[in-house]
Amino acid sequence: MRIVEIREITVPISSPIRNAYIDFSKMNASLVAVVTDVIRGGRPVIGYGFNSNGRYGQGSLMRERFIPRIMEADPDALLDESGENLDPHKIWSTMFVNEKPGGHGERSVAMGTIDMAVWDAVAKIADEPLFTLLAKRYGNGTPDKRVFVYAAGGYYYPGKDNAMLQDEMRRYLDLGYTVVKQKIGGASLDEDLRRIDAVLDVLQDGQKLAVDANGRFDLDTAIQYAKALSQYDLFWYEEAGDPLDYELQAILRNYYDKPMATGENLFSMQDARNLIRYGGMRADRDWLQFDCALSYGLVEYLRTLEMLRQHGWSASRCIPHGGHQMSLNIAAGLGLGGNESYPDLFQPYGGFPDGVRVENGYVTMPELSGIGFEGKSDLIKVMRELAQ
Ligand SMILES: O=C([O-])CC(=O)C(=O)O
Ligand SMILES: [Mg+2]
Repeated sequence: MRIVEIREITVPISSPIRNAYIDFSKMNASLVAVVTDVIRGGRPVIGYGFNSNGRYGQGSLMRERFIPRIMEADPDALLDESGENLDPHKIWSTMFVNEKPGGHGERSVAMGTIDMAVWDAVAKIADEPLFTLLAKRYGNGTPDKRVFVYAAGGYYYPGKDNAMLQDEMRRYLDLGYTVVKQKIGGASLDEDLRRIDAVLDVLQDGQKLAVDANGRFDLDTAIQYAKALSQYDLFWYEEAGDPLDYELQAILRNYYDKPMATGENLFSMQDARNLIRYGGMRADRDWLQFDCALSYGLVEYLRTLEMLRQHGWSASRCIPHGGHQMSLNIAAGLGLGGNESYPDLFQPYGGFPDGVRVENGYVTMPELSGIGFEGKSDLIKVMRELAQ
């Protein structure tokens, strides 16, 4: 077997929202199709992938470097021992040829997107859901088909008042979520506290709020917020300071003894390791949000999970950023603590296969071949427009 072609296109995922750092009015993403010559059900097997929100599409890097490296390689050098399926690790190494270490800027997004499509193809060729394949290859053999998910939203939006924020959160709770997330740091502390109080007012027993500052705060502001947020019982206080400021994160623990979360803007195992080494994160309560779609894909994420294990961290402390089905499969297959979800945003790329409902904060994975994109009709439609 071989890869016949890799296609990519830049697609809009824009919306008029903003967090404390960026607005999403020009946000886009790369959609990728890895076309193989394997036939299943009368059709060629095609793996699909896309990058999650927050970084832009990476078509030029893919076209200039990563796709040619794969297509110029000996096809047999990209296969596993059976010779009947692709080996994502070999494809990863082929993409990374002549790339220096460090500086994991945008190429990690380009590679992560292609890697997602490769894993989708691998599981489809194996004719099983990716989460069962992962549990067998890298996990304890048995996936946990129930995955915790939380609803991320609560953005700043022109004209949005607290009543609208409450309506948004009520909608998420009505959908079956038990944890909702809102943005902070894009307004004054006083106003943010009023926004938090407004959301806490609509939560019932057993439901929780997480807040996300998107890396906006300097140390003093992060501490000010930490002190003010300590009065609440939040699910987490996310990305207080710059994602690469490990010392800020480490100092912050002295002012906030409740759960914190960060990691969505760390794009390599080495950066994740620096957070674990120097960021003062606490394995008994904090959460790690590394997102494989932005950070060299699952091949690299497996290295990150191994690094965490060596440092005494359980995979169950990971709840990835991004709201995509790739991380949902990893969560089910490898025992992560759950996955993000954006009920209102970034469609059709985010979300779950049609018919999957959130019940008491959990979804149950359907038995779909590959990552499961074929089960989400609006998503597979745009994917098939790229290649079918
Ligand atoms: O607003 C964003 O950039 C997305 C984000 O931080 C999150 O989902 O945690
Ligand atoms: Mg975030």
